[in-house]
Formats: sequence, structure tokens, C-alpha cells
Amino acid sequence: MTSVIVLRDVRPLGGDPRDLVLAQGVVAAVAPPGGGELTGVVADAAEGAASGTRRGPLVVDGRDLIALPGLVDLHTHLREPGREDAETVESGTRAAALGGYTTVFAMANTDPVADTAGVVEQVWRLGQDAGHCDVRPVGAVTRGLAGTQLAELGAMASSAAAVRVFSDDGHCVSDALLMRRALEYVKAFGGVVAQHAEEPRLTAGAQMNEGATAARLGLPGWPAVAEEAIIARDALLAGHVGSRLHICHVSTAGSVDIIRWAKAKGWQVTAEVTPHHLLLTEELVTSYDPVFKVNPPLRTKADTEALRAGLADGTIDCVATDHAPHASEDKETEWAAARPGMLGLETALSVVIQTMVATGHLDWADVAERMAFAPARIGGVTDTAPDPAGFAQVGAPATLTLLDPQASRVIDPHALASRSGNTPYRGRNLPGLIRATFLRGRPTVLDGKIV
Ligand SMILES: NC(=O)N[C@@H](CC(=O)O)C(=O)O
Ligand SMILES: [Zn+2]
Repeated sequence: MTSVIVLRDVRPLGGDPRDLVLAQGVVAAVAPPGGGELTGVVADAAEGAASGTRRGPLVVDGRDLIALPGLVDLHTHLREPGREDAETVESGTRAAALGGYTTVFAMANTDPVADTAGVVEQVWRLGQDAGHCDVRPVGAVTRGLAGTQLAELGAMASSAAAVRVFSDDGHCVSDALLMRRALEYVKAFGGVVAQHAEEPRLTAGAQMNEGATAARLGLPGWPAVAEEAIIARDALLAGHVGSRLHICHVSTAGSVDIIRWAKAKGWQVTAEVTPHHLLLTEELVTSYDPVFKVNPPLRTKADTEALRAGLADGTIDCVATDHAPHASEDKETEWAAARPGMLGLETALSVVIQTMVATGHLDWADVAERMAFAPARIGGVTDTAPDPAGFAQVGAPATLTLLDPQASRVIDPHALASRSGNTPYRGRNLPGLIRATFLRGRPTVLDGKIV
């Protein structure tokens, strides 16, 4: 493996072109593109490289490519242990690297549940063995996700996996006292509770967003208030105990308003939105194709517009995929029986380009903030650059991804790395292709393929 990499003529955060030299895990040199100056820095970097390789540096032609910090996903379902037929840590992290990600947070709703130090360490080790990106396990808030007793939060935090994000995702921590205790507990080690906001009594039997379309289709509705009531309650609790709350997959316009209010109060509330809630609406459910079944459900056009505006103005801090692979027998069945969830890792950046960049809501530096810097700060990831000022500078971690913003592709489920095929974008032409990804100077993707 070559240890010095030269990225020629890339545009960091879409800015002016630069030649970057990656060596020993960091950006070793930065120069204006082309020619003489680079020859010197490459020679210096090669000399400084520890391994003493005789091969010359790997040179990547970065013309027309944008260098972004390695993306960080706060919400990935890797399904291992327990549902390795749907995804494994290896296949899910391969999908992540191909999507430009260098860190994913693996949700705890596995079998067994990630509610002990033993399980989170196992997932963390599987991530290290696969080597495609960093895996940060999320710990369950309650034992077995049952919502009745706190899990061993401290033991998971002090384990080798160093858990900082805790979530019962897939389920809401609906007991207000347990939620309060969890928020108090994680304060001790700088953790955060990530809430799947869904008041279960209001969503019993729900099959899609409550409203005119559900009425027309005769399907039981999942009302916006079921999400908004929990967000309001938990924001008040977070403010009351002075702890950090993160809201998973925000899906309604009303939720954006409540989060804006909570932030104005100065409370430590952060939020994520998924690519699919930025792009897709409940109209798709009229097809009865279960690939469009997801929790929270696809909402209305007015909701997608409010979510885009909230992500643009920073009310919503970041994009998270909620990558939720499902085996075909769980997904390709009748609507009511199908499991909720959609693939996301390999298409997230493309959907953000389509919904947020092409529409003028975000520029490339904003994309970096919403898909890398902000989720890294929320989740306590320290080995990516913390902000634009620290990115692609000499000494910064060489953890980055190269995007071709001009290219596009038609999504084919069979061409994705995930073990499952439940992408809602099948047949759609989406903009943007990841050409290469680097994790601490080591290529994980080159020429659009896993290394
Ligand atoms: N989003 C989903 O529809 N499903 C997720 C759980 C979740 O994120 O709530 C899953 O684990 O399948
Ligand atoms: Zn969820």
C-alpha cells in the first residue's frame, strides 16, 4: 500500500483548486495546482513517510472534483448482530465508504440489543476488522429497548467502544421519568440522548402520515403531533436538567418550529433530517409499494419545504441517513406487513445535492457542515477536521472524500453494496458521484470502487 497520495487539482469545499499531499494520516502539504512547487512537496512528503516504500506516490487526478470532509452518519442500521441476511457491519460500511462516509454511528436495535459493553465492543471490533470506515456504536437507553429500565450507560461509555450517543431508535423512550434520568446520566461523560420521537399511543396501528392521502387510501394515520409532542416534552426536559438531546429523523414542519424555539431558549438540542424526508412525499404511498414505508412516514410537500428551510438556516443541524436495510421477505410483501425503513448510505449526498444544493439552499461548505462537521461534533468524533478552517490544511486529518458534482447515475438496487435492495430511488437519475474516499490518509474508495 502506497503511503503517500497526491490529490491533484481538487477543490476543497468547492473553493479554489489545490494540490494536496496526504502522508502519515494527515494533509502533509498543500500547494497551488500543477508543476514545480508540488514536485518539491511530494519529495519531502515521500521522504517523511514512515514505511520507506519504494513506490512513488499514488496520484489522483482531482480535476473538477470537490474535496469534502469524510461524511459522518449519526444514524445507520448495520443489522449485525442478528440480521446478517439484511446487512452486516462489513457490507454496511462498504456502502458507507462508497457514499463518502468515514464514520457511521451504528444503531442499537440489533439482536441482541446493543445495551451492554460486550455488544457495543463487538460491533466496534467488527467495524475495525472491516476497515471501510470508523464504526461508532450507539448504546441503547433502556435494557432490551423495552423502555422500562435504564441500560448500563456508564459501562458502555467507558468500554473500548467509548459510546457517546445513546438511543432506543426504532422505539421512543416514551416514559418521561426514564428520559429525564437518561439525560441526567449521560451528562457525566459528555454523552447525548438521541430520541426517536414518536408518542406510541398516538401511532398505534399507524400505516402512513395522517391526513388527506391516508383518508383517501383508508390507511390508519401517523399524526405529526405524535412526533411534535415528544420533541416539545424532551426539549423541556433537556433544558430543565441542562443536558444534551438530539432528535432523530425530524419529519414535520411543526417539529422544525419546536426545535427553533428550543434553540432560542439556549437549550442543548440538536436535530437531524434524512435525505428521504427532504425529497419524498406521502403521495408515493398511493403506489402501495412498501419501499416507501418508513418510520416516521413520508409527509407532505409543505413538510419537505419546512425541513429544507430548517436545514438551510441551521435549525436542523445535520443530515443523517437512517439507512435501514431489510431482507426481501420483510419488505417485498403487502403494505401492512412490510417493515418500515429505507436504504440511504449510497445515495444520501446525491439527494442532498438535488434537494439542497441545486435549489440554492446550501453551498459546498454548508454541505460539509451538515454532513460532516456538525454530526462529528454531536457524536464526539475527534479525528475529522472540526470545521472549515481546519479542513484541508497542513496537519489536518486526511479523512476526506472526493465528489464529482457533474456526474450522475441511475440508481440500480443490484449495483449497491448493501445486502438489501430497499432503495426508494430505484430508476431515478441522481446527481453526484463519489470518486474516492480517504480515512486518515488510507484510501477506502478509489475510482468509485472499494479498495
Ligand atoms: N426508520 C425505520 O423505518 N426503521 C428503522 C428504525 C428507525 O429508525 O426508527 C429500522 O431499524 O428499520
Ligand atoms: Zn427511528
